[in-house]
Amino acid sequence: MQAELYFDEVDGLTPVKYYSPRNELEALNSILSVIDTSLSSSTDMEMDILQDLREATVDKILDFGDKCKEETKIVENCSCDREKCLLQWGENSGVRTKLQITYVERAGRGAIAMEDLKVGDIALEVPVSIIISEDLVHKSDMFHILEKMDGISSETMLLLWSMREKHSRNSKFKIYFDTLPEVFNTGLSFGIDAIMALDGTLLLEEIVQAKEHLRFQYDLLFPALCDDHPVIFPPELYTWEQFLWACELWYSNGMKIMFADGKLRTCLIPIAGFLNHSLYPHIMHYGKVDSATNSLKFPLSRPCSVGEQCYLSYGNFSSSHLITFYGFLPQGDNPYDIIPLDIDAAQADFSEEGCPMSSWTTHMVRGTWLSKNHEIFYYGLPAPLLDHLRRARSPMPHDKTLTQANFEIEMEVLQDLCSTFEDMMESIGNTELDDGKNTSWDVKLAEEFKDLQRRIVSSIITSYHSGCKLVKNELHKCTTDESQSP
Ligand SMILES: C[S@@+](CC[C@H](N)C(=O)[O-])C[C@H]1O[C@@H](n2cnc3c(N)ncnc32)[C@H](O)[C@@H]1O
Repeated sequence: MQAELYFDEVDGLTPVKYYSPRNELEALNSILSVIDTSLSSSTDMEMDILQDLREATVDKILDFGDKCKEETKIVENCSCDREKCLLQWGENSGVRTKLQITYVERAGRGAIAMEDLKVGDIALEVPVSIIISEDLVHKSDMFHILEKMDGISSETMLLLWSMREKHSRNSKFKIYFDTLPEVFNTGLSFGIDAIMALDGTLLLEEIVQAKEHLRFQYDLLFPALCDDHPVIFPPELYTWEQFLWACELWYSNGMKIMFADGKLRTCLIPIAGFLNHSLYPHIMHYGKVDSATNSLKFPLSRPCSVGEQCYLSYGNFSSSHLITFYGFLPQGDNPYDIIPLDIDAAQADFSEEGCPMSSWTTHMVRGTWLSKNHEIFYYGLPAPLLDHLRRARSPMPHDKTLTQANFEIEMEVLQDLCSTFEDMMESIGNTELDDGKNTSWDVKLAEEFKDLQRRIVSSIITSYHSGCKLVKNELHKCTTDESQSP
């Protein structure tokens, strides 16, 4: 939300298109739900108008979907026996689905629509009875030990529960655990080469810090728990490697769900866990248990044709977050890919008494291709950042008028930005991938991320060059006007 406001281009020159595909879909679905509510209490005449409005809104949603169709390549000849078994088990417990599970290129398993699905159709319904949540820990023999531990969260308890349950032959969830990957391949499992390849990017720090944090958590719990309760916490099931596997499971498959009692719980949801993420999702609203049916429903916010992969939105995540905790880079322009900029504001922000208000302010940039306004004074760059740099040069409010003084400030602001981003580009470096075939999954992902960073920084440098041209032209006009004036 903060980023959405930051990049909002209300400049009066170009109409704002939309901030993100997800927001656009969200807005159209909100309109649809207001229309549906109004339809239930409308007169005949109002009903005709509302029906027309409804059709127009659904058409807009269809148009949106047509523009962002993602081609899913199904991987043939892969056995989905375990997945089918899980589906059967789910259906016996009350699951209802219009999705089929197959292997898809680049993402492991995915969920494919078995029929044409419309806006509002329920693609999947999972009864609460097969959702894995903290209730299961409460009923288990480990709870009386864990509840006495100071500050341990429900999430950590569940993580420890799942580490043991995964190996239990009598588990109610055995069929579910059998479908989980042996390895998760998220950023948390990056090897040293991939970490080194990330040199010069913030993702390196993000992964290293996340891993250090987890190691710290592990060391707080082990080997103490195994030493004190070896039957309940068998040491061979509670190694660091298994702990990391469980963390990756919960980070990449856990969903936050609001239950009928109003409590938010992190859960594992069999079958729903096969849904992949997209920046153009079909399903966005799935976070609340329907108390009438005591089930979790996954309704469509845009249509999904038969044979098409049905996508979920995991949330408004940056690519660095998706790599660290999920292990993939989404396709398409991710509006949440932001590079933060810490700018020393000591000389820029002065209060009325002339004292610095704060010494640092965080600004951000993203690929300038996402911006609609590349005119003079905008350059495809975020307005708060430009205004901040202008204020550092002149405390007077910048009125964006075509004056020589303003153009001179613009040149300085642009040059400042250019040197920042040229330095950034240099530290990202220019490593080239070899043929790709011998490159491991993690180095490949690290290089793809670096490439994305390069594209963002390079778009800013390009915007700088075009910006400079615009300003120089205007300055030139000013000086020739002056020399021609009597
Ligand atoms: C909730 S699971 C989805 C099912 C998963 N594909 C599987 O086979 O178990 C989340 C994981 O799916 C993969 N994934 C999800 N969306 C993806 C996407 N758009 N592209 C590539 N991989 C994706 C990532 O490995 C992620 O950690």
